[in-house]
Amino acid sequence: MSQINTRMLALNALEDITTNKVFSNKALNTILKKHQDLSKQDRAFLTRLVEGTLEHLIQLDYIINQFSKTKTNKMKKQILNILRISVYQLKYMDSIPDSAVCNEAVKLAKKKGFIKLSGFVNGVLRNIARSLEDIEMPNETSHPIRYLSVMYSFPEWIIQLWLEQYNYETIKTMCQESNKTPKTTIRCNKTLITPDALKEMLKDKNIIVEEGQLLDYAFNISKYNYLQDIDAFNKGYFQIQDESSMLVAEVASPKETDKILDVCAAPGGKTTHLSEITRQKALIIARDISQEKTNLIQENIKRLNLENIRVEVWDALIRDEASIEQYDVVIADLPCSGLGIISKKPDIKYNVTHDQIQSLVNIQRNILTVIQEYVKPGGTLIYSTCTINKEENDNNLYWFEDNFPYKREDITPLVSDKIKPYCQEGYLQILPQYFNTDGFFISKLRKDC
Ligand SMILES: C[S@@+](CC[C@H](N)C(=O)[O-])C[C@H]1O[C@@H](n2cnc3c(N)ncnc32)[C@H](O)[C@@H]1O
Repeated sequence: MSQINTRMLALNALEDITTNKVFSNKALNTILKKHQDLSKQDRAFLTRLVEGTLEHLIQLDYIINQFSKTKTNKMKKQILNILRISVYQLKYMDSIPDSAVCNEAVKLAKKKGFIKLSGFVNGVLRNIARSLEDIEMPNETSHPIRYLSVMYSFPEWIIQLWLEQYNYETIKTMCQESNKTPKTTIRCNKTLITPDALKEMLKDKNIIVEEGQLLDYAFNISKYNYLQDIDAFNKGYFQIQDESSMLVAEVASPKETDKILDVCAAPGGKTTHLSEITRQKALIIARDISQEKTNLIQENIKRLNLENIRVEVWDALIRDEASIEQYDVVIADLPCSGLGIISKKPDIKYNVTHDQIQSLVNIQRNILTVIQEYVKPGGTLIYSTCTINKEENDNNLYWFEDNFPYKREDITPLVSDKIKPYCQEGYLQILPQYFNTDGFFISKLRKDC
């Protein structure tokens, strides 16, 4: 496969993401699945080109606007995306000669039917290539919000929202961290294999394996082809899961005799972890809103060879009479804005709106109102999200405490020394920069007896 085709595939993926609002991981996976003949190198190039362009979209548009009389908001979408992937290569992919980037962009424009605009594409890109080092970015002191927005490609409203919640330096580091290439973290399924044996098995297949930051059964893996090509994956020896997300089951610390309900469980990361932690002794009910979603849980349960989980389609907003005060532990890992996982899903930062966040807060509160009834007196409720937005996290926790008969539980004894400094009373907010993981919020509440 030649580079021009790989770039064309990248362009198609970007169009799907930016115009048709397909999730970036879905758009990329669809293309990669369709083109299984791509070499490992081409796949890596395609993936980086799409993800990198997305990570830096606002900055790339800012640069293009300095050199084009037609501003990006007036450009034909396909031409704009050709310019974006090309400026990304000029600025961030040092190994590709500038002339190759410009030539390939011209070919792309022609292939897409824009023969007349290919000269425009060529002119803009050659000007950018010549002046890249001299482009003036917004001034950090006089325009700090604009500066962060352009430097790290975050919409200004998100920076503004965070400034109400965190200090400037924290936000700056968070933005930097969110733009880093994400790691693939795995959780060893200790019911089937020891972490050491898994590590050796993966290394034998020339996969690079690094120890996790927080848990001795977590590893970061790289230099593998497809996940489905890894024998250890097919045998259920590990599950892909970020380490901060693994802390949910650690903080829940269920007993083997517990009855556990996971109300928003798909694709089953935490459900299956809870099953492993309780050595398949606890009774676990895993629910999600649709059959399509619960099928994902089933797939993981089957692959990981776990037997103590019952899966049900159930809308968490609907009160289930039969579940009232039935569970020792209820896990509410609720839908959220996802601002903690931007390094994995960069499109989130462009697609989420403040109105959506407000309606998510309402959904989170409505679900919590229903499912808190399912906890037995003296039992525990875990509320978690993969966001770093306090409206959905701390504020929801305070609201919950004010309205329901629960008290926050000290989680410090349940986490390692590294994490303890970040524990507040009854909750933990992990920012991406703390441990190079996703941003995650985990709280633990005990129901009054
Ligand atoms: C953050 S994800 C859960 C991730 C999961 N706990 C894991 O560890 O793999 C949120 C889930 O909530 C589900 N969801 C959203 N609204 C729901 C509802 N009203 N009832 C049940 N599930 C819902 C979504 O389908 C999604 O799978």
